Amino acid sequence: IVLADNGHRVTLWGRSAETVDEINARRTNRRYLSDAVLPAGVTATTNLGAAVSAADAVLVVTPSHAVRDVVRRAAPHLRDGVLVVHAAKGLETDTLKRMSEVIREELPAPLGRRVAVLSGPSHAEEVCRKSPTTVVVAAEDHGVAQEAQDLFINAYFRVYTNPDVVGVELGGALKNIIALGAGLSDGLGYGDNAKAALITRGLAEIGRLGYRMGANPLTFAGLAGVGDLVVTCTSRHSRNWRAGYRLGQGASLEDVLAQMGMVVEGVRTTKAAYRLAKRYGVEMPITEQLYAVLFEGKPPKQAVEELMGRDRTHEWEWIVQVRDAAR
Ligand SMILES: NC(=O)c1ccc[n+]([C@@H]2O[C@H](COP(=O)([O-])OP(=O)(O)OC[C@H]3O[C@@H](n4cnc5c(N)ncnc54)[C@H](O)[C@@H]3O)[C@@H](O)[C@H]2O)c1
Ligand SMILES: O=P(O)(O)OC[C@H](O)CO
Repeated sequence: IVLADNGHRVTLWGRSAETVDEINARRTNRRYLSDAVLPAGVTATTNLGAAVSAADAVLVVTPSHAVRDVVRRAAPHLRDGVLVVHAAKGLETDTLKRMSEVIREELPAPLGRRVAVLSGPSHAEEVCRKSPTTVVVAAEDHGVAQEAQDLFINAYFRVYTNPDVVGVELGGALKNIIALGAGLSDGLGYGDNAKAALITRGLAEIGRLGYRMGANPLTFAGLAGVGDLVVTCTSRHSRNWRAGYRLGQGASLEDVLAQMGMVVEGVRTTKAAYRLAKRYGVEMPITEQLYAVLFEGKPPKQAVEELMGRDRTHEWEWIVQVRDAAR
């Protein structure tokens, strides 16, 4: 919708012939975005090659677990010099790679330099209503980030650039873990104090892991960090928050995922972040407790008690770590 509003011709690729027909005939996609009416500049096809072969830019927006497969299948059809922007907020569970790493591995080498990530607080339900939204695009090459900025920016969709691909991707992926935790806390009946604690201490552990993985800690104070963390932990639109809420009310993970019918990125990302924390020797207490709740059957209340009963520590411990390492 944003791209079509900016005067671009947009071709959506989808797997479901039924959804593609609905988009072309009625200009709606009721299953995924019930309130939206798609502009005339948007058409849909089930033919991936036809969707991408004439494109100047390709936006990769499948759930993260599908990104490698879809990019691999699209790659032979891409034009030289195409711009590839992704907006998937997750990590590859088997390899623990970020999405731009996965995409680069699947593209012909020269296109690897033309990959950008778009992230930030941007629930689709609000963007399609043209509610003011701010996001960030990151690419190693500033010119590439500016090209992506030019494509998307408009009066209701403000786009910043940032050279920190690692930080922007990790911020977008890791906030979903904390949003699951915030939903869980609400589902247990805890209040706003608990949620503020999760957001703040969640940001601390995102920053700690992110820094060890090469991110600029300042990125986590930006849209892809605290911005997306706040919106995902507090918005009823969030699938991660909603999944956590139902878990907190006693539903099983299996039932929650079956009923959601859309991706809950935080579940797989919890697994990936748990392993990354071990690999990098970083403390991530909220992620560790959520891992135990999701995959080891720990009762959510016990997880909260254990978080509250941790050894005393200094609030700025992670910032001190960053400062010392920079000296
Ligand atoms: N929904 C949002 O507001 C929003 C905002 C910013 C970023 N994101 C990110 O974008 C990504 C997609 O999110 P979404 O909300 O569109 O998810 P979704 O669950 O609504 O699914 C998006 C589409 O992906 C398709 N899909 C699912 N598995 C696939 C596969 N294996 N191969 C090909 N297609 C597949 C689905 O059929 C659907 O059409 C996620 O990483 C999410 O974090 C979402
Ligand atoms: O619905 P969620 O929880 O996947 O969040 C969607 C976006 O990431 C919000 O910026």
